[in-house]
Amino acid sequence: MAVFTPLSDAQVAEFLSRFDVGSLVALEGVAGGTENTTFFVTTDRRELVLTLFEQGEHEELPFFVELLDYLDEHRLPVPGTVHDRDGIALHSLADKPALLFPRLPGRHPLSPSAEQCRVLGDTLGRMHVVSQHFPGHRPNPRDLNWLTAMHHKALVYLSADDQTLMKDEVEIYQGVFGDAPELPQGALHGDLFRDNTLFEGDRLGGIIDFYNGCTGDLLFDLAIVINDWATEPGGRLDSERYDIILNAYQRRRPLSEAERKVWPIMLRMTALRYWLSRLLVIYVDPPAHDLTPHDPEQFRTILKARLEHGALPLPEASHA
Ligand SMILES: Nc1ncnc2c1ncn2[C@@H]1O[C@H](COP(=O)(O)OP(=O)(O)O)[C@@H](O)[C@H]1O
Ligand SMILES: N[C@@H](CCOP(=O)(O)O)C(=O)O
Repeated sequence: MAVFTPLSDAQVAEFLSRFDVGSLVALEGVAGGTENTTFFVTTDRRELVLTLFEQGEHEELPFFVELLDYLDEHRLPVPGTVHDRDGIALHSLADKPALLFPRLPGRHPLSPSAEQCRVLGDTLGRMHVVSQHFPGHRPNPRDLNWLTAMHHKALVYLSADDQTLMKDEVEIYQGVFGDAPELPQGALHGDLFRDNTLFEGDRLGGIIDFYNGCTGDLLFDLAIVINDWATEPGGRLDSERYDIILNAYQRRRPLSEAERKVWPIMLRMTALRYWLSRLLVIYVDPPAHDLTPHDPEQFRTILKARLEHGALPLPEASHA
């Protein structure tokens, strides 16, 4: 159960009265959240989602609002925020920052079909074409600077072999990315796992949970997607899903030579990013609430598989 801040019907009804969304009919806490408190809200006019922000840097919320609204205005399937009658999106409820969203249809695709992979690759490509022009700025909080600074904190919890693996990898990334020309930049989702998408059959209802959203290397986003969407249980790449996602993506945004060159290392770096962040959640900075943490081992396995087998060849770009 992940309703960290319970709300009464009366509180939500009063909150909704600032918006032009109708009157409260039903309120349901969402069990699946991990960081924030989420409610499904039914009014006599529409289905909504109410999010209370429990942690994180609240001063960064305007960036997320601007990013979601920008992508929504550019017809990407994301929940653009609902603004009140005065045009304000970000509010306070129960002393927590609060946002209201349209409720998007669908379920998380745990075993995505070929068509779901194609749609996701196409949508991410479209998003990155648009997001290169997004005017906001938020440095990637999980980039190589973060890896460099934070990996020292995890080493003590690792076996000697894993310490060597992690240290050697970070050193390799520093060498590669320190010398590489700047890669194409834009706004990223930053955590586009299957469970941050909603599909109704093969139709993408939407991409949610933009709270790792930031600006930086677009390739970082694509590598996160491949590691989650196109990995077999043992950590190796699933060649069918890999080709489908990358082909669909590149029909929208062909990768540059510089991106193609660093691609295998980017897959490794984003695998290590989750190995490390999950280790830190368990050993260094556990959340106050009692939720089962994500398994760091999953991403150590993915990293080892990328090291052992390399990346599969990148499909050539073919234009839409
Ligand atoms: N706009 C939305 N439309 C439909 N469902 C949503 C929406 N936003 C969140 N949800 C549901 O609420 C759950 C938790 O939301 P999420 O933003 O991922 O919270 P957390 O960051 O706490 O995990 C999601 O897994 C999804 O089921
Ligand atoms: N989806 C992530 C959790 C979000 O990453 P974080 O670095 O913001 O904690 C995961 O699967 O570990």
